[in-house]
Amino acid sequence: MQGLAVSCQLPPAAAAARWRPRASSSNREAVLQCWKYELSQDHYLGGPLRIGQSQGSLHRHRSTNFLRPAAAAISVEQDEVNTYLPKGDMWSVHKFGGTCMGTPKRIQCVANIVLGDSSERKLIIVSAMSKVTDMMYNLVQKAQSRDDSYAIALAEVFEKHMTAAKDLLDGEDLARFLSQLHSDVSNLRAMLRAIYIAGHATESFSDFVVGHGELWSAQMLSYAIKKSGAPCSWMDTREVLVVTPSGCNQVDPDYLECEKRLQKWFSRQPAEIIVATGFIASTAGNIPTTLKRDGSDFSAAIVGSLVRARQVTIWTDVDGVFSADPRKVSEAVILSTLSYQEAWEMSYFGANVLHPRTIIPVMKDNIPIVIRNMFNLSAPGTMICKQPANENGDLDACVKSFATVDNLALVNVEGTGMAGVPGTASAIFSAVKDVGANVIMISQASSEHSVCFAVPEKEVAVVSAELHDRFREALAAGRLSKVEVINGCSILAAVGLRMASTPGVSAILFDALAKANINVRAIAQGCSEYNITVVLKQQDCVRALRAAHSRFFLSKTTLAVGIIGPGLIGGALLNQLKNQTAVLKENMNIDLRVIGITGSSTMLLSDTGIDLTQWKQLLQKEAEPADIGSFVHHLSDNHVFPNKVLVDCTADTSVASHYYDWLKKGIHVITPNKKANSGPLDQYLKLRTMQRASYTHYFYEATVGAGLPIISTLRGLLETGDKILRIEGIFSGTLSYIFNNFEGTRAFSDVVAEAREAGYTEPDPRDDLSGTDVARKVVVLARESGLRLELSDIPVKSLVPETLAQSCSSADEFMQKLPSFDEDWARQRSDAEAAGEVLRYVGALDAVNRSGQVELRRYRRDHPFAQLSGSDNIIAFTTSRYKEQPLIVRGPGAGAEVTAGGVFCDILRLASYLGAPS
Ligand SMILES: NC(=O)C1=CN([C@@H]2O[C@H](COP(=O)(O)OP(=O)(O)OC[C@H]3O[C@@H](n4cnc5c(N)ncnc54)[C@H](O)[C@@H]3O)[C@@H](O)[C@H]2O)C=CC1
Ligand SMILES: N[C@@H](CC=O)C(=O)O
Ligand code: NA
Repeated sequence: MQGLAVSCQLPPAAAAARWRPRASSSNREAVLQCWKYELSQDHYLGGPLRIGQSQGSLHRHRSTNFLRPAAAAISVEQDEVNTYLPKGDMWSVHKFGGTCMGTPKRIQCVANIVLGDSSERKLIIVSAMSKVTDMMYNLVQKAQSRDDSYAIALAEVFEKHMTAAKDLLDGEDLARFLSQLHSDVSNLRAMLRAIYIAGHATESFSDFVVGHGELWSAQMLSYAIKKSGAPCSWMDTREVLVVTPSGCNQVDPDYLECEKRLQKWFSRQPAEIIVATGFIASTAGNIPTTLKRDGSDFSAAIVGSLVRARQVTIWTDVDGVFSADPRKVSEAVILSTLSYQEAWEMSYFGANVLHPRTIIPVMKDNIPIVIRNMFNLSAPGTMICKQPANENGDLDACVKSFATVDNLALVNVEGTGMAGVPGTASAIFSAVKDVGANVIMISQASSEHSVCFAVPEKEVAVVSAELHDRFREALAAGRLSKVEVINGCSILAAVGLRMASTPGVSAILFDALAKANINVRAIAQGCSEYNITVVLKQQDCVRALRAAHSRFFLSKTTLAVGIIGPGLIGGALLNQLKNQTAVLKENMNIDLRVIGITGSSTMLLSDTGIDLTQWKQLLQKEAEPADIGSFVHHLSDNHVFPNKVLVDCTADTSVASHYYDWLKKGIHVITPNKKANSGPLDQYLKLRTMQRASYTHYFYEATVGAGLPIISTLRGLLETGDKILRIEGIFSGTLSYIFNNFEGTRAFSDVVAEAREAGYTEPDPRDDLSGTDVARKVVVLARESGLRLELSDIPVKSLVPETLAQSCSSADEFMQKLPSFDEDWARQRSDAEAAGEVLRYVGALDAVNRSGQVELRRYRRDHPFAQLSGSDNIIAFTTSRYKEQPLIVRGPGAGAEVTAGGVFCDILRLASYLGAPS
């Protein structure tokens, strides 16, 4: 190492230190005070631990446990420290928690991660192996409650570490470790025996015992690293980290002293990789202590600050910090960056981030902390740093995360006598302070007529009683009208540094809550603007969290889709969605989630999205009895997704009758089902009015010409001011197919069966052959063109006698009876052929005369309608602009794929109306 001029060769006497148990008048303490621990300098090389009485002084080697020479004994000046400490960008600090150190295999993985870091110098902070800290506390607990089984528990601790070491290490290193372990355990046995006799353990005794978990894990890891040939030392951080208690179960590091001690330590052990114990430290008087909750993270941050590390990496078992509690919000995402302040705010709200005090040491030097998953090295983790770049510059990106706090009560102190009276707030809050309640948020309107604040629910009774008592006179005189308690409240907080000075963020939040029908009871936002806090009913809290989170984190074009009728068209649509959703998400930021599929007997529901690769199997295996009411509720009650659409792929009139209610609920509707648009006119008009009033979308392109752009073409003409004169064409794929293929080689009924087989017919082919399907299409187009026509206004020439259609109880029976008309059809066809003509079934809308008709006609062979093939539709729009030559749309107008494609287009049209990029 360069620049390591200072070396502290302390004489043995100076290297020794004294341990003075805290003075206590209790007998138990006195028993403990009579114990003295003396360890030789080479204790960790397997030397003896002697326990016996001496003159009250305790000499400990640096690497044993809690004692270090007093600060005064290390005569290193501050400037020397600065010269010596290898600071700069060469250090990286890693911290591995108990889970990472859980098994020998994991410890080996940790070693590999450390070895894989190319930083020049590495300081590794480790926790005890998982569960060991609890086992150690349990030892103390058992001993002080005079439970003999502490000895067995100690043996288990020994066994755990011995087994792990044998798995991980070999040769001399294993022997050294085991010898040390033996020695420590017999040391502990004596200590626990003392505690047992005293029936009490001081905090420092307890901390001394517990700290062994880290001592052992640090040694094991350092040996594991050394095994690969890398130079590695281990550090007992009690020699280096000096802290002072700061109340509330917290400690403050003494940085100056820490630096001095670290300097001293480096002078003796200039290794490039140092494995150090997390969690444990010493007081200025060299009493062993711990860094309390999340202590190892704190150790890493303090050490990171001491060596001015380039980065502190906290390794754990999650991919990083989530945007919300993933147990409550399945859509929660891992945040790539967080500012120190954001991490701070979030940890207050219980997010599993770092404890705020962990951030303080690194924050002052702008050292980034990265939280990474040891079990998923491909995850980049979350970086907590000064001011992360605004990744996409969106308003939405201003909010980094959402958090909730439950079990709160609001206290509302109200009265006209409060306004303009100085000291009211002070009187209220001093009452709260006097009963020791913790105020979680405060809000006061500027009219000053009321002050409300939230406290933990369990503290509210005493707060309320105190306030009633303090303000008895004001209440009696009417200056205060009430001191009201509202139980069952939660806080929802939105956290984000960039919310500050960004207009519109709170508007988005409150809009999301309003749309989820959530009542906000109180609001608070400090002028730092990092945090907007709203108080709501606890029962609404998760719903509110999901609604708010989805609004900020999901793509605006995330669509929750409910599919009704997974038959021919519905099934084809589901398969198309399956194949295309990933592409849409990737290329267009359109996130389609089918969260429900219902047929007539069963339905399948999911909160986040059905796996479309196996929707059929799931619908068979995991479905529940179909119920359209609960199906729709499932969609409307889902507040994760900002937009919802029901896609009706049935031919059912009763399903169509619900569109009105769905639109009213804010659910968009898309359908190839003609029933709503060709049903009773008054209902259709009501539906359109509701659709416009509710700002929802209702698309039905596939009702005419299947996937062909018929409705959209008509709309385009109308919306741009063209005037429709006539729409005429072959609107039935089934009938087109039949007459295109009925050429004298096959019977008429066989061709009908082929059309049915090809999926061109309606679920009931009588609808096609009766001409009703075409009549419905004419009505759809008429209404779209602004004509108020009923289905009954369209004269329809049926292709089969009505009596036949009516006399059959099923479509199959109808198909069986159909051959009886084959002869009649053969004659009609050959008559037309003899005249050089073909048969075609056409629909026509005369917009000028406000009438429509549907009939079988004969066309000369050179007529465009005679040129069709397959299931082709042809639709000719004659308009003011297209008067001489009509605008013609032609192509396959029936069949599963083209129809489903038309419905899919409507879904994407909806996404684009909702803001998807074009
Ligand atoms: N086949 C085609 O080429 C075209 C069809 N269409 C329309 O597409 C719609 C569907 O036609 P297909 O898929 O051929 O019919 P289909 O009979 O194959 O499928 C309809 C599905 O809806 C289900 N269903 C019926 N009533 C229901 C209810 N009340 N609740 C839930 N599910 C119900 C059925 O069980 C069936 O699974 C029809 O409205 C049709 O007019 C539109 C254009 C072209
Ligand atoms: N059965 C209909 C399907 C489309 O609406 C047809 O044949 O056109
Ligand atoms: Na169409």
